[in-house]
Amino acid sequence: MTSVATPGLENAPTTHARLLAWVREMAELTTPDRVVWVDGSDEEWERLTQQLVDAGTFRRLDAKPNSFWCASDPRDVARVEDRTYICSVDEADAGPTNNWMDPAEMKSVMTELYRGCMRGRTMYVIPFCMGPVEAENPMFGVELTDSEYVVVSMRVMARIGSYVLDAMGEDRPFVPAMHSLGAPLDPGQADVPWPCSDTKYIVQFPEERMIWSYGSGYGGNALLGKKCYSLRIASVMARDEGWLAEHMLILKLTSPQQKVYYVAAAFPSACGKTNLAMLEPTIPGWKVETLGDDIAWMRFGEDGRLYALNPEFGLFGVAPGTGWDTNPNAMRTIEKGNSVFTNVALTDDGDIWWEGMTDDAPAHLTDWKGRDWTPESDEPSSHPNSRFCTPITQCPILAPEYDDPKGVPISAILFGGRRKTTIPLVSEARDWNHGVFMGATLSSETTAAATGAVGVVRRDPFAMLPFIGYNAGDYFSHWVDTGKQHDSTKLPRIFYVNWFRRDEDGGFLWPGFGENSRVLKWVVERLEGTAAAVETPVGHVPTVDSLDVSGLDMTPEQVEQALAVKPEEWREEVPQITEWFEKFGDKLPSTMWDELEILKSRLA
Ligand SMILES: O=C(O)CSc1cccnc1C(=O)O
Ligand SMILES: [Mn+2]
Repeated sequence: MTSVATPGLENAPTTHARLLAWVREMAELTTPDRVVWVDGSDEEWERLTQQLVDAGTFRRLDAKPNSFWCASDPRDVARVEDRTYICSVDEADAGPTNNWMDPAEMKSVMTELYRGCMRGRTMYVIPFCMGPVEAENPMFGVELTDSEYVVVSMRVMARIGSYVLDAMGEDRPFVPAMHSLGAPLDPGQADVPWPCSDTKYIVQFPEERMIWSYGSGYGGNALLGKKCYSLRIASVMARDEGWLAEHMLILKLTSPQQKVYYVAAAFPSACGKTNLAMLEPTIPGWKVETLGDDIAWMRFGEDGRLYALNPEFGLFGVAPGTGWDTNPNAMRTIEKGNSVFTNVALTDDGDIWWEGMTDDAPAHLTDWKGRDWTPESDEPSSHPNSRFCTPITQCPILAPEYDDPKGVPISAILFGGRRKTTIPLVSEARDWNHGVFMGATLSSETTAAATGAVGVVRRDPFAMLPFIGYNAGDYFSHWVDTGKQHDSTKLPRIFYVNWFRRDEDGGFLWPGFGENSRVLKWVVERLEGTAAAVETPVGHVPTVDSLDVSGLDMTPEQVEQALAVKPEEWREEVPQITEWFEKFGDKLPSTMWDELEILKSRLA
């Protein structure tokens, strides 16, 4: 028990009994010097960002208004998948793709880590809502954290503060999300710019809808509304309540005939979701608008269609590779300022830069480690997982309906991976179950968005491997059951895309970026029944003539190569899929084995 009342615990700006009890319990455990109730105001942002500047964590940018350069500790630069746990009551409910520990044991371990861990720091109470507060059932959360970086980043990424706390009233349910950097300060001890701990735990307790995080201040480990809540906890809620919480972008596509379609797409981390969500079509008359670049919550409406909304309020995109030629709308978004840039390079005139932003690098930079950098330097100026954190409302092509609590009706779902071979540029699923098979077998070459080797092909089902809050076999069943329980004529059609196929010289077969609008056009024409396709063992694939490559410097042979379905390559894929499915034992829905048999028979 604290000997004296901790400042901020008394006279709290809420009468929500469960919230007050939880805050008191965690404050008594972690013993912060004070408790501050985050109100989300501009004044608070000014105060905390200045505090971060004074601490040497932030550098105020001269070239972007109200924006900051930030460098993390090199030991804390990405999601830590090997330290991420799903602590379900039964280990089987975590499944073979999640780390598990008995929840009581995990709580015992983490309680000792939390004990006194906020000494010398401030506990911030962040009321937040994933999705509009005006929703019929607002998805509230409260994050407790001792990181000012988390507070200012959550203000960008989610709806936070007093108006959320007011909407929570006295008893609205909320997801408790506990976070600490794990770096207590003794009296007089100097702080460091990026406090964190070598001991990290990112833990979800699914039955309790609760999150405990310790030791990391970075991204998805610490901004608990994002991956921990909106995917790992929400996917469990969705299983139980009959909806879908997915790692998907949401875009609005308008044809030259002014027909509007909404498309959701699941690509693994750092495989181009943000770029597709903000696409600038290269084909005349087509228009893309953005609703979200990372997470989609999808519920069935009265009309039997699947409605998606983006629970986030900001963009936390991969910086390297985002540039004026690859994603001009992202650049226009961040140019407006109000952003935090983490682990990117600093220019001599107080701006930021990263690899791929412009064709030519500046002659001199300060790299993400604070060292002098020139184009001759051996290492990149920015960390491969460096991030921009920027308000989605600044996106120049934000769809007006981005925050409609009802969501938008999804006509097509795209699954996509990063594969040099085998997977054609685009293929359409024969039906829902075949589409689920595409999602369940999605594979991709790993990227820097998580620790570990880069470039290794791994199965990343529905691009959700690190984010499924329960047994992945049950998750596949949830998708199959969703198809059974709804009118197939109202379900989204499912497609599989691969922008990254290479030719025998290692060159990309497809130009990608804005040219991906041509694939979206084919998808729409398939929805409208006007685009030709050839039936292949892996679904409907465009005929060479049905893909609009007008104006592209591609020969018909190159288009054929990009679309090719090579049975010999797929015969190599079958044992890998078999091995992948065997991981799930009797949890795998038999439908998946049926679809594999169909593939094998069609390859015969
Ligand atoms: O959270 C991080 O540390 C980077 S990972 C990330 C961030 C934003 C959106 N998606 C991801 C991801 O890994 O999918
Ligand atoms: Mn993501």
